[in-house]
Amino acid sequence: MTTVLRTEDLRKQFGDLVAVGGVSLAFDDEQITSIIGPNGAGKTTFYNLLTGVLEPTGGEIWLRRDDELREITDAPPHKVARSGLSRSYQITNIFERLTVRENLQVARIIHEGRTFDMRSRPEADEELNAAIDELLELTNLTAIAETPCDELSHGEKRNVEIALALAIEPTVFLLDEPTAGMNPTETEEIVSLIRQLNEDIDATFVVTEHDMDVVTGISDRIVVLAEGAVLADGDPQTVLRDERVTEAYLGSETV
Ligand SMILES: Nc1ncnc2c1ncn2[C@@H]1O[C@H](COP(=O)(O)OP(=O)(O)OP(=O)(O)O)[C@@H](O)[C@H]1O
Repeated sequence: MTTVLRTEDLRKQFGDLVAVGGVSLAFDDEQITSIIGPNGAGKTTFYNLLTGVLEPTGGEIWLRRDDELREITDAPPHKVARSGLSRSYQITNIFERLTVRENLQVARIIHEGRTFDMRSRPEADEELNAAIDELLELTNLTAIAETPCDELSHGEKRNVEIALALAIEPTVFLLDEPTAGMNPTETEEIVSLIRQLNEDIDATFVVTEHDMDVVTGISDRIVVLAEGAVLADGDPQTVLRDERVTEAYLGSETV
């Protein structure tokens, strides 16, 4: 297996508060890793460090690109994304009045470093359309490609967000609470989509998720953060049976 993302003693303090206190983790290609932990464990801060939204207080972040691990520790978010680390946000990140296809055209054109201009008739660009058709297919959006996004359900919008994150052809795909706000049917659909994507595309998935059924359903590996440090790391069965993990959750939620 090849390491595609690595953190080395990654740290973030807010004043005296240590939110992430020296996290060293390596993520291998094509695996799905869930990062879990009680409230305030440092999951969001860790994600924000990885994506360049926050500057670390110390430590390093390395991402594989062109067959080499390259340091991205101080890179701003757009550079991190361009280097191949993509994030799908909990909060909708979609142009509501554009269709699904148009949203993907915008994302793809910007990713390719071109200026987006509707007058340039993106629909006539065969290469672009082929890439978008593939993305639509991968994310089960072909049937609603021409629907304006403000007419979509919450679950369909989550699929569009995932398609938008995939438009940059990521090496590592971070999914932030993918089932937040979803009903049970939508949750089941997104879980099978994540599993399917993991088979179909050559990407590594890192997921934060509160729903433990989802976590156990999709993860090859679980990392538990508590008080900004790695408390447990391994296959789902071993980690979820670990007493320290159960204890860390006591008083906040149940594993
Ligand atoms: N911008 C900030 N300024 C000060 N403290 C912060 C800031 N962001 C996070 N923190 C603190 O850092 C710690 C870790 O927070 P973080 O949001 O990363 O945890 P989390 O695991 O994502 O929690 P949750 O599951 O509740 O979202 C918490 O104590 C939080 O209050």
